[in-house]
Amino acid sequence: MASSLLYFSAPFRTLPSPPPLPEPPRIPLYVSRFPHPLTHKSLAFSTGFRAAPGSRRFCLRPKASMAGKGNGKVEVFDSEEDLSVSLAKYTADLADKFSKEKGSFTVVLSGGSLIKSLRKLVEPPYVDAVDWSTWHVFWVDERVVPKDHDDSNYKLAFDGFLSKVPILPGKVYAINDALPAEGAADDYETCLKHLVKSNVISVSAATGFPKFDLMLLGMGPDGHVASLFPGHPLVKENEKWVTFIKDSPKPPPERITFTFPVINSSANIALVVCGAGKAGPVHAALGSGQSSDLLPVQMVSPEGELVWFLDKDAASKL
Ligand SMILES: O=C(O)[C@H](O)[C@@H](O)[C@H](O)[C@H](O)COP(=O)(O)O
Repeated sequence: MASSLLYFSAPFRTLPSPPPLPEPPRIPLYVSRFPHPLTHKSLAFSTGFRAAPGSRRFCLRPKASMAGKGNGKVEVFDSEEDLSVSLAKYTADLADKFSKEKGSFTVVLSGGSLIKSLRKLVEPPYVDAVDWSTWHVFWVDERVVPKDHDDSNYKLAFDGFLSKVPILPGKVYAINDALPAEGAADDYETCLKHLVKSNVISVSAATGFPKFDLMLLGMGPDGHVASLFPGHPLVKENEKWVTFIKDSPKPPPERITFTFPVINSSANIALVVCGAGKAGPVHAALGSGQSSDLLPVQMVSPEGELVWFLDKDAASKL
């Protein structure tokens, strides 16, 4: 397992007692409902997708009877800037909740634009208010490249996030970049199994798969999440925790990735999606149409809570 742990020189400092997290600005919420495509329930928007003039976001929720597995909450923001403010508060609040409940917070990162959207978390007030000592950081997928390569999700996260906060170095679980794809996937799964045994990672009572406190997922314009691509057999993997791909349609071709059983055992998932180029798969997942061929993003259905963070361009087809 040791080979899976990456030690980096993040500045560590003793934190003063954190001030209470700030309340977000009061924003009018427009509440509606949506079905998850896996539930095949009828679409019933109660208020439509109209935001009040001047409001920065609106929110769609499933009605109480539809709440639970397969449903989620959708928040739409006027801009990626507004989205990043809300994403920081959401992440900090969950970190606070889990840290108080069990003394640790297990969070899973993606690559891509997600890291940029986390930028408010490394700014005041969160950078000082969050208790970073409880954080354990994982990757939902990683490219099989050296950690200092420009394609590395570890490097992306280190440069944009991890190097700016005092997360304990031994709690950042990067892949072993000395191994080929298959070995790196096995090694990462072994690392997760050790952390489950030592009670760092919880286990889903329902599935027996690891249950992370929070997964922060991006989505590609083709509807992929993690490195699980439309039409690829890996989307059906239901035994392994971590697997590998050597023919990723998004470069680089060699990657390792969490499987859907692990993703869907999560206590919380945030799907963070920006840009008009992603409006199609967002519509496929949240709009009224039904299709027999589900995109990977439509297969995201956690045991716990799912929250979509969309900018208005990504939500433009809803
Ligand atoms: O390593 C990766 O490629 C990612 O983890 C991948 O799943 C990413 O999250 C999406 O492709 C969205 O990326 P963008 O937000 O940059 O479009």
